[in-house]
Amino acid sequence: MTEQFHYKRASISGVVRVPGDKSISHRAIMFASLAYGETVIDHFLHSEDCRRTIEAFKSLGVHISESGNQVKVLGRGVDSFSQPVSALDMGNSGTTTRLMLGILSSLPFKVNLTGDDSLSKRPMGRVINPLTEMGAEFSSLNEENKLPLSVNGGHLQPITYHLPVDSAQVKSSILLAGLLINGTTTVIENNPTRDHTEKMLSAFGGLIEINGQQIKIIGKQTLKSAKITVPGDISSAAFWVAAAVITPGSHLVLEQVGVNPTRMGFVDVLKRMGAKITVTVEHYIGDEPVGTIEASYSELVPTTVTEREIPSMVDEVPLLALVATQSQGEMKINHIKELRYKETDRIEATVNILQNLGATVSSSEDQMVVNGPTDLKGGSVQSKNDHRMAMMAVIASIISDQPVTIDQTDCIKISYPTFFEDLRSIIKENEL
Ligand SMILES: O=C(O)C1=C[C@@H](OP(=O)(O)O)[C@@H](O)[C@H](O)C1
Ligand SMILES: C=C(OP(=O)(O)O)C(=O)O
Repeated sequence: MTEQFHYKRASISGVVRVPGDKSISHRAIMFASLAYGETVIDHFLHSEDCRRTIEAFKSLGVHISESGNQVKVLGRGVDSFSQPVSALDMGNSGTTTRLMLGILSSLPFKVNLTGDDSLSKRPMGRVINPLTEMGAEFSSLNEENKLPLSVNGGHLQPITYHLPVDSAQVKSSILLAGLLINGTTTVIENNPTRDHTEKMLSAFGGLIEINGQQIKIIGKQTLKSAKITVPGDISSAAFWVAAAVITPGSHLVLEQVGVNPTRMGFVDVLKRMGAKITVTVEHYIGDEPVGTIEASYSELVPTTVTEREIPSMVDEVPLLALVATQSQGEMKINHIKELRYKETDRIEATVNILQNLGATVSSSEDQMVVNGPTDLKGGSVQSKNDHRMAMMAVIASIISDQPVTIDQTDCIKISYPTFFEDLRSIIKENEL
């Protein structure tokens, strides 16, 4: 669907509780399926990506029921899994695919996986290589190391693996494979990536040893069912934080947001730019900190983003570029090559969108350079069917002079199906 947005002179105010975290929702289904007993998951994110994870485990024989935002999973351990009768459809979800490949590698049967056009272009070699080293067999029916592919698992050996890319999906894939086999598997990361797999394992009674950047998991642990309330998704909250910070007259309160330090890069960088943001940790759900974020309109200056920070804000970098169009001077955002392997090439898509709206933005292989401040004038932009690009463009429309036309806005349901409801609840059209 192509839609036009025009919020001239609007401001952002109110209170929002964003939907459940996508990364945590995926992992809750996975660990609940591997555990024994009934797990109840509240505030689950009912998005297209998380649906793929539910459907994949149903196809493996796990009983899963849903009622509103609550999901119940009746786990009977991995030995109860049966060979799916047809290919598992991974849709658009990189997280489902890469984490599932870790689990499927340990199972003694062959499984075929397919995905949509975008997912079929994304690199799977990053998990296929270590899982092959552990003993799994893969065959790609198409281009090498891309979907559609099949995995034939069983008889894995543990490995020690130094991650060649900063990726929580790769780390988690190897840890999940390691959990299901005999012996101790070790993953070493260069820069910290989101640690929801490690934290979720503890919630299900599992043990994991973390020593600096080295993570060790002992295989064949028996997991017990759990009661999980999924914290609000900081990557969804980030759209409203950005909107409040760049839109004059705005003040916003975001409640019950997951504020895990491995996800806080965007907020930390914005604060260094001068943004008025406060984060208050209120309680913990398992090992996950949850709290309130307040954000107000602010005068901004550029800052330097370090390589170590990028994994903690990897999905928010396009939004950061939008915010930088409103800061005083040149901002270089470096070390962002991973953005090229997401649902679309997010460096190229961000530059195209922001340039079309009138911003001064350029890019090279690993970098974006934004010169601000610029008044965005509006125009027609392409989301490339990438949910985060479409939502970034909607936020840009709030500060654009003229209407912004965005194509394929339906893709927003991949991670944030209630995005427009939440937008309507906080956007205040001011008197002309
Ligand atoms: O583990 C996860 O849940 C995710 C990890 C990140 O991907 P990478 O591991 O490829 O960085 C992120 O971009 C994705 O949205 C979710
Ligand atoms: C990159 C993303 O997700 P995935 O890798 O799971 O497709 C995202 O949600 O921005």
